[in-house]
Amino acid sequence: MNDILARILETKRIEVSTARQMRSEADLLREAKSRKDLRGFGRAIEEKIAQGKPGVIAEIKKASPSRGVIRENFVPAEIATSYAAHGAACLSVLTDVQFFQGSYDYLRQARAACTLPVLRKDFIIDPYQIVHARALGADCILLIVAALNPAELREFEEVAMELGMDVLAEVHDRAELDTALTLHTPLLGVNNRNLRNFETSIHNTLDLLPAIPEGKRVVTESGILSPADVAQMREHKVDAFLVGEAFMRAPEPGVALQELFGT
Ligand SMILES: O=C(O)c1ccccc1NCC(=O)[C@H](O)[C@H](O)COP(=O)(O)O
Repeated sequence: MNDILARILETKRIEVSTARQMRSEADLLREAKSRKDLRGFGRAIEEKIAQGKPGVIAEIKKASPSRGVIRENFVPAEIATSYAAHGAACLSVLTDVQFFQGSYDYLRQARAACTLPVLRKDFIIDPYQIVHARALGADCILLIVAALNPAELREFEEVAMELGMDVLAEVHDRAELDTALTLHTPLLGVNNRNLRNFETSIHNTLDLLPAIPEGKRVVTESGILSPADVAQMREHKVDAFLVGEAFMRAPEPGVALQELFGT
């Protein structure tokens, strides 16, 4: 297994095993349960859409495996404030250090700077990370279907929901979609990027749409770069978006959000 996703997952196993030695899951769980500050991630998206607006999950990421460093002037609190002022529904903050130059502190700083709900954007392979996500303040976690087996997906979803968090289940193809549809979460991310070879096409979302039942909130992820991309999605009743690069390359990320979505 030498594709990037496989390499990231191998790194995560080492990371989690090291973290467990530093701090027990039981201890983290006490901290996670003591927090009474959930912000309602899915609810924030639905509220925007009910107002006829797009539900935008605005991402805070410094770098990525496919693009290298995307933003040199990287101040998460400023970016979060800018997103909040220009119509974002939620934030997505990369916490992976090795491949995305993310940080736990970035999540804390971004969340403290605004009132938006926050997704911990990372590669979850162990319940320890879910408990840690809530202890950090996250309101939602990402479960990448390609990274987990069906039993793990169900178990991890339950762990998150017991802590009151929302779950964004991410798929890229039809087989993954069928697995994701066995979960309870209404939030279904369709990643337009193939995480194994980086190929990105927004048609991936459009191709999978006919197989997605009513009741799921489709979030189109990756490669949304122009108002034409947004219009195409909205014509097909895709009203929730996860966008990173298009905002991270702009001097003022919130202004870029407003320009992309006309909010
Ligand atoms: O972005 C990558 O290079 C990448 C590589 C391997 C796994 C995940 C990766 N990205 C995570 C994402 O899915 C995106 O950060 C997110 O959907 C936003 O995409 P974009 O708007 O294209 O920055």
